[in-house]
Amino acid sequence: MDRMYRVAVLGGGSFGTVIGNMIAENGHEVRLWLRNTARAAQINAERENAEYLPGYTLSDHLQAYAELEQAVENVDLVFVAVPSASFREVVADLQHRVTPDTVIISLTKGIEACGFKLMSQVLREEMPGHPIGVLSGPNLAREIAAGHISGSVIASELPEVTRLVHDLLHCRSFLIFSSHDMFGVELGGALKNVYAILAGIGASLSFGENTVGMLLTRSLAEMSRFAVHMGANPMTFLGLSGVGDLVVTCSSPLSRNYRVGMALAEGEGLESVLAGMDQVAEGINTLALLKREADRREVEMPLVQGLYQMLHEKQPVEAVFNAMMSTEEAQDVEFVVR
Ligand SMILES: NC(=O)C1=CN([C@@H]2O[C@H](COP(=O)(O)OP(=O)(O)OC[C@H]3O[C@@H](n4cnc5c(N)ncnc54)[C@H](O)[C@@H]3O)[C@@H](O)[C@H]2O)C=CC1
Ligand SMILES: O=C(CO)COP(=O)(O)O
Repeated sequence: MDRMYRVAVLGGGSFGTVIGNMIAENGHEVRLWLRNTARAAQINAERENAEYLPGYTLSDHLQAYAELEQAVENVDLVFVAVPSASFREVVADLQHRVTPDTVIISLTKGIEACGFKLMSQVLREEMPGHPIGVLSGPNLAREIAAGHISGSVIASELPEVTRLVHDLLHCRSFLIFSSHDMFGVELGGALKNVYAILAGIGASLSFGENTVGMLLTRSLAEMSRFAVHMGANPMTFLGLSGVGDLVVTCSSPLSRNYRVGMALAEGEGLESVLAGMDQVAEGINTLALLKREADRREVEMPLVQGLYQMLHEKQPVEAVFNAMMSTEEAQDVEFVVR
């Protein structure tokens, strides 16, 4: 790419940092915005975000800022990487600080509590008229930082947005694919977090690989069934941002959601798990919203119902998990998308 772009990344956690740095390593000017002034200064001095990605050296093209005003001044694109619970508050503050042609990309994999909205819907409401997109895929931040070959999907209704984000991020270790199905890509990224909690529970209970294979298949069918009810294209769930992300998040202790599941199966209560977390596990909030929405739409989601019983109704984890995995009458519907 000949032109150097100015890019702001909002949210100095693990994912914002690694995505910002990938863009910076491609030669663009990146401003990473975080709220803590001392941490911003430390990142700039040490070229490392020691709190979230220790040992990962940051490009000289990336600078951290604690003032939003400075971070977004004259930028061409803004990537938003804050938890879904803070997303609207952050973009609402952004609206009057950037020009209407500034491209806004969501990296957040979650759902807004009020109205079951995806982040692209929040962007449409808070940043009307802006070109928008979402980036989602099997993207454990630490693995990208370690240089493991990874892929992600940039989805937007605007081909110029997918092309631009592809060119900003694509490199030999981080392959960027395009999609026009923003809703499906985003929904897959949010829903898989719930099933990662279940997979973590299964791992902690030492389930065999046969069980894991069945759990993943049922998870994919259940997610897709819900997606159809939401008007999404279930075929998107067979791609990198759907099954690809489901597989990685349901297999790796690097996933926070998976680790939440492991802790729950080891007997820790939800309150204690939440109190001990210094990073977001979106699946916990998404579960409650998904259960409510599935009930409202009358979508069969036995895995979501079972996990809800474990987390919110204090039902015994192992007993519910066993019952959920071996209920015969459920099998007729489990693998069917309709
Ligand atoms: N870490 C990963 O491997 C991936 C994460 N994601 C998604 O990206 C989003 C962010 O994830 P991470 O960076 O991993 O989370 P994180 O927990 O590491 O960092 C979130 C950052 O946002 C900041 N933040 C929270 N509320 C804020 C507010 N109101 N204003 C400004 N900053 C605020 C926190 O202080 C923290 O620095 C999540 O939705 C996650 O699901 C997506 C792909 C991969
Ligand atoms: O989305 C992710 C991997 O694609 C990260 O998952 P966790 O939020 O569970 O760490």
